[in-house]
Amino acid sequence: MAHFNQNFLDSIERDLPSHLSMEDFIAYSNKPLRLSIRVNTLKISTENFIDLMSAKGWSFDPIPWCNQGFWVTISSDLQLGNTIEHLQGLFYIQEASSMLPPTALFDSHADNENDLSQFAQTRVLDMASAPGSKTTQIAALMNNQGLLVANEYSASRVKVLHANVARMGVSNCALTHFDARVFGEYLFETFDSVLLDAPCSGEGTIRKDPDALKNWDNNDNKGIVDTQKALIESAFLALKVGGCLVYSTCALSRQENQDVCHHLKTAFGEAVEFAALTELFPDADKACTEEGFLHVWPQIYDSEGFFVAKIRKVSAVERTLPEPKMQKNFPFTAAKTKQIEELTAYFEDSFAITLPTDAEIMVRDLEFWLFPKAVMPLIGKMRFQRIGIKLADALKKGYKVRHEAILALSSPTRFELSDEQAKEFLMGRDISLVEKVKPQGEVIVSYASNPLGVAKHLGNKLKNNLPRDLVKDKIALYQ
Ligand SMILES: C[S@@+](CC[C@H](N)C(=O)[O-])C[C@H]1O[C@@H](n2cnc3c(N)ncnc32)[C@H](O)[C@@H]1O
Repeated sequence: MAHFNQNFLDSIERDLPSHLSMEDFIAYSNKPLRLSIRVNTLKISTENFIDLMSAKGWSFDPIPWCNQGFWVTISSDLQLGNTIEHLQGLFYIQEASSMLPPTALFDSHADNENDLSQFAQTRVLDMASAPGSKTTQIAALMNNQGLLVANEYSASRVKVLHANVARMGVSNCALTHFDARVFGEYLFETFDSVLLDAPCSGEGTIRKDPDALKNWDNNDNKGIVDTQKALIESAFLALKVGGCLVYSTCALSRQENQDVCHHLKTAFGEAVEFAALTELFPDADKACTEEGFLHVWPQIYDSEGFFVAKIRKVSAVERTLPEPKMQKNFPFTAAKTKQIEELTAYFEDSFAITLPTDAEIMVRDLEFWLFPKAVMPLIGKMRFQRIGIKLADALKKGYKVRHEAILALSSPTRFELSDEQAKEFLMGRDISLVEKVKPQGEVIVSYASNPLGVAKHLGNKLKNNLPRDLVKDKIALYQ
């Protein structure tokens, strides 16, 4: 049962549109949330995923605003996060309303969904990214093309963000770790699209956390609102003319939502245009404010509360601070032709993986990395935590492939494991082979034809090469 206090209820009553009732708001806030997931199309098509999981007792109900999103009913009490399919990155457990902002950001591209290279030159900024539900959704919408800069202020949450980006096979991402107020200054008018999924008071999440509003006090929000206003200004400055910004929160009050967008309009005047989201999906108008923002109250679509505004930058604005000096000492250099040839041959011969030619192979000491091309002009303008994916380490003789490369780059060859073998592999154990055969060296091991990682085939067993930090104590198996 959700715990509300009277201050909170009074504030909702003030902001709730007249066609919605307080009774429904309270009733839906007390109802458990429907379980929803998003299929990761970087790894599997939606149709194949539905086939795969229907056979395991799942049923699917499409989410109207996300082609890859589904409410699911599951005929077992398995912990979804411990299933092999989750660890393989085939899906992300994501609340339905949280899928709205990326859909709004890319709605003008929806008609060209099959043009897989339409984002090759596109730069997108996700200013407040962790744990990465929207970052990984955006990367999938971009089909790993172009550049996605994913920023997170909290150091511990950057780690979670990176784990999710790697699990989902994202390769077009550069991670940064800043207070996102800096983007307008460091990367002025650089991005075609910006998502600001802002830190907020989280009132919309009451259905997940009944205690979220126990001690709610309107006055506590002042600091958050100041941060939101500073961040939206920074987002707008970092946006190219003609580009769009999506501002979203899981807060319900006007102050953290509409007022923040109006603040931007006051600050930048005619350069700011609110883009109506009335047509984003059938019935979107039920949640639209007079400005065309989506204000999703829990009872409208039986979801968490959410707010989404789309804002277009229609003309140039003055930059507020001078361009910072370029930073030196970037530790990577471009790989030489011979190095590229050798590494390319290693990936081809060992794993039948063709390294993408629309990315840069970079070297740092003995490490080989694959950087998205679109990041190159930004090098030196700000510090990056991690760019693209690490491909391999050079050894005295040959290379050692990295797990994240195997998860991000597709290969037609694999060593298929059974349910029990896949479980053993993810628990970090070696796998004995019944028949002794000729050793095959490094092999990609897979489950249901989707890669799990790399093992060394020694003839009578598979030696486990799963990175230690990915080893699990528990794996949930469907019987
Ligand atoms: C609503 S959560 C983001 C959720 C994320 N977009 C997702 O979909 O998984 C807001 C995030 O903003 C981060 N944050 C807080 N203050 C920030 C700041 N000044 N700059 C950048 N990020 C900030 C928080 O640590 C938190 O991870």
